[in-house]
Amino acid sequence: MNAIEATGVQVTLGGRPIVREVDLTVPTGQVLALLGTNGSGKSTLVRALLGVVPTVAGDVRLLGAPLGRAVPWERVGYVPQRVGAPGGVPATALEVVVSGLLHGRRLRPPRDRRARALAALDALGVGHLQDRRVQELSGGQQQRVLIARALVRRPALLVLDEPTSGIDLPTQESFVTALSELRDAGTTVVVILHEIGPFAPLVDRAVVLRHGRVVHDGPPPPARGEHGAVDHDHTHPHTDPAAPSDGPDLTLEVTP
Ligand SMILES: Nc1ncnc2c1ncn2[C@@H]1O[C@H](COP(=O)(O)OP(=O)(O)OP(=O)(O)O)[C@@H](O)[C@H]1O
Repeated sequence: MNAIEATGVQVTLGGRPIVREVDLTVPTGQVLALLGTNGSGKSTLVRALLGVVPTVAGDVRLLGAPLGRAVPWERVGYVPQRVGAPGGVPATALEVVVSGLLHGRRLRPPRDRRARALAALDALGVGHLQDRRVQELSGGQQQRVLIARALVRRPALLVLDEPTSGIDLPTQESFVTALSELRDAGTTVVVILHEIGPFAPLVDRAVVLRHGRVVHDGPPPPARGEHGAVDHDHTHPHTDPAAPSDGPDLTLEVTP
């Protein structure tokens, strides 16, 4: 079965096409990195796949069900791009993670909730912060708590939007280890990354977006060196006499 099956997905925001005709099939168990420059539409695409923003065209199936109520949402974990601390009620880090075990069909969290939540916090290196209020934590610490909240569900499909921005390298590495364990347990992972970095050993496939279109779908780019640099686009414009007149022709250069 495929974890994600999307065809012809188009999203328009503020009157502008942001995602154009994207087809994306992600087999169960795959770890897919979604790459592309700022503004290429990565966040918008994953938000459309999860039904957070409406599509103007296209079909999406998640975990075998058409997008909507039929999707087993309790098996889907999503960590949006860094947002501020969850506002309102002052909650501790542990409480935030336990809340990841709640969903519509389960009104009370399971009995082993504290142990599971603490294990998830530990996996992200923030177990010692379990009783601290999230509002008092640094941005990177808050991000780790939100990742732990998604991991604690042991999701079948985990979608992460630039999860490691602002997180130091050792913590990124322990996060990659935690993700490897999930992957080994069969979780499908879609992760938006700015650079492959420590994720390189984990990533099976890279999809690169440019102006809302898929311009590369295949092996991930190398982690280091010129072509792994943060600002590198992984695509190079080349002049092609046969190029259509409505835009630059892109020839992919992906070093295996
Ligand atoms: N709600 C919105 N209304 C109008 N335009 C939007 C909205 N959300 C995003 N956009 C525009 O859509 C484009 C793609 O944004 P998106 O966040 O999907 O890109 P991204 O590839 O995830 O970028 P980044 O790497 O900076 O996170 C940008 O030009 C952005 O300004």
